[in-house]
Amino acid sequence: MSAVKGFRSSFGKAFAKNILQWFPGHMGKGLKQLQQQLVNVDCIIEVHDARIPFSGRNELFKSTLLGARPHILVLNKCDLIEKDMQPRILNALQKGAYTSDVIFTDCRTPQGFGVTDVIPAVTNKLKDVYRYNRQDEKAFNLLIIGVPNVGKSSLINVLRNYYTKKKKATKVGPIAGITRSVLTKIQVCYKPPLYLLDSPGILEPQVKDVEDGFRLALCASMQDHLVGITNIADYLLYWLNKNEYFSYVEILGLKEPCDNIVEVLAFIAVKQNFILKFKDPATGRLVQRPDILRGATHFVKLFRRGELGLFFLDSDLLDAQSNRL
Ligand SMILES: Nc1nc2c(ncn2[C@@H]2O[C@H](COP(=O)(O)OP(=O)(O)OP(=O)(O)O)[C@@H](O)[C@H]2O)c(=O)[nH]1
Repeated sequence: MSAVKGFRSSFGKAFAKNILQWFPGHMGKGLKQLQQQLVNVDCIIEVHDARIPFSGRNELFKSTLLGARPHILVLNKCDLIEKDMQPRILNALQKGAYTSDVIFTDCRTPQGFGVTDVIPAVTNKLKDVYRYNRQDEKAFNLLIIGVPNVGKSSLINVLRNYYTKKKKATKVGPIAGITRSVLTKIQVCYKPPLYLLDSPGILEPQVKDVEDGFRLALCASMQDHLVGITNIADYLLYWLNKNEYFSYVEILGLKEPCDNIVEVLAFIAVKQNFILKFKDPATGRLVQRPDILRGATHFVKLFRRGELGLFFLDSDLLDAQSNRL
């Protein structure tokens, strides 16, 4: 299928004011706490969503936390992108001289794909930086940072379970902002003694680019109601059409690609039997309408579960990396 003439070629200017500012109080407090913890931290593990490794990365981390300590970047949820994207992303990150210590993980599988590479990468860093050797009994603290909902707590749980056979230590949830404070230390390894510090997901006070904001929202790093689920669904539709990913047409049962979100959501609502029934106050008669909001939630959920396909949202940023990081 080829690009459809007349479809939108840009998105979101009207939303700029709403989406560019979301910095709840606990995030400001969290960042301060993280800075205070820094003296006790030996290595920082930054976790980000593999679907958006460039957009939505918190630049404040760079100026306030990173650089002061050895740093590893974990790109989690790699089950939601095509595997052959991994070397291309790695290459772009290395070109941008951001970091060469990048590990792709999937914390949803029982053993956690890539997760067993995290601690060896950390211990290598510790060896380089602190001249640590295995005979030492010194304990190390690893701080986990990232924007909300990227899988920080999931990574901690999988690591802890793998190395210590202990069950879940920290809360996991599909909604951004589950972790509210820097938690007490969680031991993930006995030899060497390694402790993880979980932290609340922290966004920049202002997302500079409106599409960065929508990509974060689409990946559930902002709470849906703050951006509006129909707006998020609209961005998804725009992005799929712009990149000529028309798998949604068959999956939803549409006749052809469509760039009108209300039409698509009404179609989904009718097909899924998401119908609002209410009495018309003027006539007293029962009226039925497709439930657009439920349609939007359904559409976005399909994307988030990878059921529309595996999509790398930052494909347009791969080549431009060195300028952004
Ligand atoms: N597909 C997929 N989902 C994941 C993966 N890791 C975590 N998740 C899901 O992502 C959601 C967020 O996970 P959390 O571990 O709570 O993320 P967090 O970064 O600690 O979230 P905050 O506390 O909000 O900052 C949950 O629904 C997890 O089940 C992964 O590797 N792949």
